[in-house]
Amino acid sequence: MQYIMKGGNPLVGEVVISGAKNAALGILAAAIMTDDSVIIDNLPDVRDIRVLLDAMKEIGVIVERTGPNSVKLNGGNIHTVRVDNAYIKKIRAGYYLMGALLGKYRHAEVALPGGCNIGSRPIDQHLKGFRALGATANVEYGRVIADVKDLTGGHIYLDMVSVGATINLMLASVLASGNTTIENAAKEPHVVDVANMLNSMGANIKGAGTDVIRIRGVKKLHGTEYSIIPDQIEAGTFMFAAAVTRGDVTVRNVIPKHMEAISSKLLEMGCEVVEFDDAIRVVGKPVLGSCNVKTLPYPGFPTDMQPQICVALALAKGRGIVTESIFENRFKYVDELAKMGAQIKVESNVAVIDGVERFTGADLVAPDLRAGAALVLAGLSAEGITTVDDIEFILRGYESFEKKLQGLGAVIEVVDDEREAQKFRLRVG
Ligand SMILES: CC(=O)N[C@H]1[C@@H](OP(=O)(O)OP(=O)(O)OC[C@H]2O[C@@H](n3ccc(=O)[nH]c3=O)[C@H](O)[C@@H]2O)O[C@H](CO)[C@@H](O)[C@@H]1O
Ligand SMILES: C=C(OP(=O)(O)O)C(=O)O
Repeated sequence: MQYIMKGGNPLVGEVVISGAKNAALGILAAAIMTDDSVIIDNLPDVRDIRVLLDAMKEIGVIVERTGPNSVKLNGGNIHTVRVDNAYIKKIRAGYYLMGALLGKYRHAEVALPGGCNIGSRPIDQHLKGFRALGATANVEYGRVIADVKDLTGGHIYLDMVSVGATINLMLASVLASGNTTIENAAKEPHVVDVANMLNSMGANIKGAGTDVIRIRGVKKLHGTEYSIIPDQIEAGTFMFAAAVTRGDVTVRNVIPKHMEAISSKLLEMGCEVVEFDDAIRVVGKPVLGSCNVKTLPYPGFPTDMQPQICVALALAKGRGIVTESIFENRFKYVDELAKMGAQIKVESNVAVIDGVERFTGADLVAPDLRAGAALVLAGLSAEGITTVDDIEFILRGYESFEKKLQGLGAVIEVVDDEREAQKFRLRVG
């Protein structure tokens, strides 16, 4: 499947942002830690979520769709703690089932995680944390096997700030006996959202959103109804779509505080950014200014927005330097952008970007989720027709992406083959 688009239209209008994928993945895992029913609202309808729900169904979780963006889960009939299917290996967040099942059943066997191919992505900090709670945690036959008789609170100092390890260790420790401290914890909004959701189930977690999280173990969790926060990265992607198409887009259902690092870079590049209670309006300018960026854990500039800002810098006046400090292999899309006329040199984890006046349409391939979305932004700002192939990556994390873009005036469609692509070309000229 590919997107085909005709660039050049400024995107104008309003777009409603979905629930946060990376919060939802942790929250779904949390939901099966009680035998009561749990209702999750504002759940994004994206592939990663469907894969996780399918894997949970396979182990006995009852999953009832109560609306397009809500689900009722019951983990009272889980019949196995082994999670290992071809799909779960493709996503990152299967690892949250390790923490959730270890906490609830004191044993978990979960396939090693996949996710975007953006670096080596070890999970040593997750395993180190499980061990600090008294568990054994080993990798055998491509699975993590974690086991414990007495899960007891412990003191965990993460060697590096890890979103996944922080959430996984919160999951594992809420049902441990005694107190757990996670130091050098990640502070991302989705960490806070998972903690809030667990607390609404009866957990006792304090300090989420700071770098020290304290958990007092409880005996049992109970049912809840919980609404997931808006997706910071989806919102940021649409804000940059406004900038690169010189458009005027209001993103609705956002938490402006979560967007500060992104908003401030757009301001630095000369865009107008207006904040409302739960919306942000971005007005692009005919000429974007350059800036330098370094990706950092929250509240720094998110690595998941790095490809999108690079597209904007590639169309800005002057030179911008982008340093990727989280993942070592997140510039794979640069060769694709070069096909559109971008001038970017990458050395190690630094991209030096000399802005050009315009892109021209080309046939591109998405190398991963956020890079794929960034290539779509590039196509929408380019002269002529662009195709972006392998959009399965993009569908992992963006709900109704082309429909939301169409709602802002973008000329973009999903096509399955060359015949359909040809029809599009004839129609739009
Ligand atoms: C499903 C999900 O939420 N994915 C997000 C999550 O990924 P993920 O949870 O995989 O990313 P981490 O925050 O754990 O990774 C941060 C850094 O720590 C390293 N590390 C991490 C764990 C570990 O045990 N050992 C280790 O060395 C990683 O290689 C990376 O260099 O956070 C990333 C950083 O914000 C985002 O880009 C991903 O979108
Ligand atoms: C990298 C991402 O996802 P994952 O960690 O699931 O690969 C992402 O959401 O941008």
